[in-house]
Amino acid sequence: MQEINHVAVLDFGSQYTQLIVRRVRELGYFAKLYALEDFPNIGKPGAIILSGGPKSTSEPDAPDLDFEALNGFGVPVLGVCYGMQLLNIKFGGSVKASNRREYGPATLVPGESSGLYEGVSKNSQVWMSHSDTVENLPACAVVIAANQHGTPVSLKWDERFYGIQFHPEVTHSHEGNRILHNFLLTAGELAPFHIEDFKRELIEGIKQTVGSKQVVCGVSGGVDSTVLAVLLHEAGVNVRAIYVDHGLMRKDETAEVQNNFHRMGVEIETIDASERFLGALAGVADPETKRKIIGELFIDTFWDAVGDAEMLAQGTLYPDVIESASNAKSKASKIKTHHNRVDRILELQAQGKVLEPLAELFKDEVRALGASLGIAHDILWRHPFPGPGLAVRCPGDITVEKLDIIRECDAIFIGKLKEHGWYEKVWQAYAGLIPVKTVGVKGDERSYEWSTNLRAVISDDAMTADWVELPSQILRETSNRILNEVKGINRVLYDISTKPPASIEWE
Ligand SMILES: Nc1ncnc2c1ncn2[C@@H]1O[C@H](COP(=O)(O)OP(=O)(O)OP(=O)(O)O)[C@@H](O)[C@H]1O
Repeated sequence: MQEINHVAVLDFGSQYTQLIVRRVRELGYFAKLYALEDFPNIGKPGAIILSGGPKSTSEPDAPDLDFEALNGFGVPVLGVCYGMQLLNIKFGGSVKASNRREYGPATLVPGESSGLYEGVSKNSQVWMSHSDTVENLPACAVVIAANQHGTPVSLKWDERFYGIQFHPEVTHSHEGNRILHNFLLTAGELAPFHIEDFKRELIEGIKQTVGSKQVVCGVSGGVDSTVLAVLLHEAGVNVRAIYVDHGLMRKDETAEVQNNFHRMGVEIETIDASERFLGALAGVADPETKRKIIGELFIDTFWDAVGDAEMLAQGTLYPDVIESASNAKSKASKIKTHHNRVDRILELQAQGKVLEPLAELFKDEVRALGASLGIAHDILWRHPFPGPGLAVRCPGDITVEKLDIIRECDAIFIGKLKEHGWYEKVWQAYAGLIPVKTVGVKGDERSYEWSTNLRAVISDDAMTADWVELPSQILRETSNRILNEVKGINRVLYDISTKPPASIEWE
């Protein structure tokens, strides 16, 4: 889509490469990430950015690219970190290898106040993460910025080729966006990125691919699958949206999911498989075994309901595609979750029957698309909820009694967060069960009951997380209500563990 005059980002393996794409899109231009193996098949870009990477240019297997082909595009090129070092070599300079890594903040001192550094302040913070540095500069190179020690951190080799040693894409580079924007302004007209245009093109594409075929998709009530189902509906597709109730949903969740879709004009098929799931889980305490049972039953239940699908739609997002493409450049690896990783999907994929319309979007863009499809704010900003549902919040064996307790505690906690305006300030929050009985007093009687753990974390990507310092008022009101209203609980604990070492969920 839109592979003309877009911004092509070439991936040299940096952990920040995806962020470059995001930043460019935030600046309003269409950017796309390419694996080096695909070069020079990158459409007709209007500008090219070479990302950073973990290797040293001096290593024998250091990633390289065909400079003539790069030059042949005739468009501005920005080399970031490794990209800058590689360009310096291509222009006849050299790079000094070092085994000491410079990691962290540095001060940017722009040498010229025009071009890349137009409007950038004199001493702004930039973020470094590299070991090699440029050594000899070719005669054509001009140093356009240095760090606080006078070491060159930005070069210009001619009117089209720029390099920066720091990472403008991370927020720790305070004026990184401006620098990227200035670079993009040196290009001719670039393809814009507007979610409305994107939506129109997506709908057009879906119509053409699907025609009159029936498309099946699984909906969980989460952001991705909801946007997917509503998008298909908006494209006029004959869509079957299947929702599996495994009995491990939160309080009133199934009814809410059904109502939400109903309001949006999409009828979903609910498969009530709770007895099947809870039966299979009865007496099982080992976390891995529980997950396995749920995963396998989900596949069976879902595919039994699907029958002979003409087409299957999945809510795969851009980060999933990039992640799997860099792990292994195979189509099969694009598949999102363990419960989707089944032979049926591989077969359908080989036959071109798998549709992944969101595969070029980041999460925040999916939300913007969802908003432009008229999906309610609450749904788009719902906290992530794990596939195995409450099972991972109920250590040990699962019973209906325990699940009901979790549901009540969770509903009270989430309600309090919403009431105090904290729900959207946290990434994920929930109440779980600690199935250990302790002594207490309720009324005039001794109680011997379980505890509930409240958890609220912030995170960017779920890989790491920090617990949230919630106002004590919220914790107090939550605790009071739980202790007064939930039978079976006489103790409320707040989980103050970071990830790592703890995980967000308890199992
Ligand atoms: N209970 C369910 N019923 C039907 N389909 C489901 C269910 N749970 C998950 N799925 C399907 O599996 C996909 C991946 O599930 P996962 O739990 O990883 O959620 P996700 O990637 O966060 O997506 P979403 O935001 O849609 O929940 C979902 O997008 C959906 O298509």
